[in-house]
Amino acid sequence: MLKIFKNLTMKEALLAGLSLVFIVIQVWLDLKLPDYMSEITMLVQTEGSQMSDIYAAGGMMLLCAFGSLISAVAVAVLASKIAANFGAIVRFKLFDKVLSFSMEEISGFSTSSLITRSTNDINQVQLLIVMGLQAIIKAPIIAVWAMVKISGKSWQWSFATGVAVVFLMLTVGIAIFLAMPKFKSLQGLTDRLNGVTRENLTGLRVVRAYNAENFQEERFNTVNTELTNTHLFTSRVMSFMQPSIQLVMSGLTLAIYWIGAILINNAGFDMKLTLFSDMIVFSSYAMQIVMAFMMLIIIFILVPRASVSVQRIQEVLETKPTIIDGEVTEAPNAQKGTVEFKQVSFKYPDAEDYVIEDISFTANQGETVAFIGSTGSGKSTLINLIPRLYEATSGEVLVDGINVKDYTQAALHNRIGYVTQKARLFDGTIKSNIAYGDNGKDGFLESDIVEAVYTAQANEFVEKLEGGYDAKVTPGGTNLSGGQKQRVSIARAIARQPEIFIFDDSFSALDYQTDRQLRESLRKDCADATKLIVAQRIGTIKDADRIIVLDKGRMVGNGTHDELMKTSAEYQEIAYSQLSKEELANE
Ligand SMILES: Nc1ncnc2c1ncn2[C@@H]1O[C@H](COP(=O)(O)OP(=O)(O)OP(=O)(O)O)[C@@H](O)[C@H]1O
Repeated sequence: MLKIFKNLTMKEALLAGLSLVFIVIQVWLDLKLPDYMSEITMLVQTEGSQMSDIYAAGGMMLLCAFGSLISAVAVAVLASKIAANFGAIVRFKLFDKVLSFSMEEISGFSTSSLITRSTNDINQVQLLIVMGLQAIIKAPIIAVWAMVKISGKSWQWSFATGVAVVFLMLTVGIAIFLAMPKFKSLQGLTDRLNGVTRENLTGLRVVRAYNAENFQEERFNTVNTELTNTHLFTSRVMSFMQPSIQLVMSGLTLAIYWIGAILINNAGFDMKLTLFSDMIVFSSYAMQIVMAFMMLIIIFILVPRASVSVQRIQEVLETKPTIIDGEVTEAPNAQKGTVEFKQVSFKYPDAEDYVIEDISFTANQGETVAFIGSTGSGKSTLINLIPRLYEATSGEVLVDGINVKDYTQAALHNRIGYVTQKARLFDGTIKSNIAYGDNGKDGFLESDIVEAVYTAQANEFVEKLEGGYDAKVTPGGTNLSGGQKQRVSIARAIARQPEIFIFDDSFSALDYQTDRQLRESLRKDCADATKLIVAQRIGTIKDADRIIVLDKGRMVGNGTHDELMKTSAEYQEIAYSQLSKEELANE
């Protein structure tokens, strides 16, 4: 729990020190009040006392109360500042950590859980800081100070206060015992609720098209009801606390006055006034002690939830990324643009079976190597090993003759122009989406962007958009068609001027003609770059220098189109199933 507070900087530590000073001032002023009360009581009962003395003591009480108010405000402001800064620091660290994760860690946590951990969980800890800084420090100071002040007075009063405190602690103990397990499940349920909401929103079109609103509602309702019931349970348990505390406070006041009445009744005349004054003072201090315990109760309510959140945040911060940076940034020129797989096998984390097995091939500079096979045969998995989105389970993946594990990730990614299966665009403009990220050079020239757009055959629509290259792209590229998004993401890869292109079924949303034109312009404009193309259409890969046929993760064919048409039954099967489509497209 405390580990997370190591994220606080020196500045926050100083602010916390300053708030400690204000807390001590506030407690001192609060505990000064009963002294003045006692003084006024004495003055009222003493014959010949002056009204001005009572005013003076009353004025001091007002000053103390005002000073206490100012200190309380200062502590609240400082605590909020510390909490806000803490939130910002931890949120950034989480974001940074998640960026270093491979797909393995991301799917291990799940996207929705990572979002909850970066938002809701941090809020819980922030809340603890805001409330806790005041209560955790203030409560023990008040309790101890007030106890010192009342020590030496009647033991009967002290006993009554002790009983009240034990009763309070028992109540709190039972409440925490009942609520703690539920507090733990609250964050997990929030994850699930976020997960269902996210899935529903991202798949809204399908939900609508399939009249699946009721189904989605039911799924949402199940999690929502569970979350609501858990909240209700914890609130019900906690709702007993306030009246219990009130009961203890009233009971204690009653007990003090009752005991006081008996003590005063039994005392000699000269002691009656002192006892009366003691009783007034004692009851104020006793209330301070009960208040201190009440503050601790707030902490007891906040700590369990926050500690669950801290655990969840720490889990992310302490996860060691499976993909560790190597040191190589430069590779020998002789093997520039080569990609080599040496007996590579891979299975997904926690999966039993290999998804690709014993794959070996080499793609040389400028060559086009294509991958084809039935769906689920492992094509995407195979090419994902090149930019190290996953790590090969066995065997070696070499880029420019060097194992991908030995490169710094930045150096490796600067060699690669990777176009994902599902085009991903970001909130911004066409230009910002193309000149995206760090290309390891001196940024992007305007001409690089324009050339990339032309090579990707995207000029045809980009130049017609309102604003052209500066046209707005909504988050996820939702204001562009599938084919337009694909071409912008291809232009993004081209603008990097990489040694190696990886196209993961990136031409699937293009019509046959655009597909052909794009391949031709790539061949012309990016002649030196090696192109690895995953495709479903024979037409897209027919002219490749080499085609690798995958079946259930194994390489069952390796050669040119003409060679494979003679030697590979699997390739022939795919080719014949598409031939008529190809012919239609060529017409
Ligand atoms: N993140 C993952 N975790 C576990 N298994 C996965 C994961 N991604 C893919 N798989 C499994 O790995 C196998 C190969 O998937 P892959 O996406 O590489 O196939 P593909 O040949 O590219 O298919 P397609 O042509 O349909 O895109 C599939 O059986 C799939 O179920």
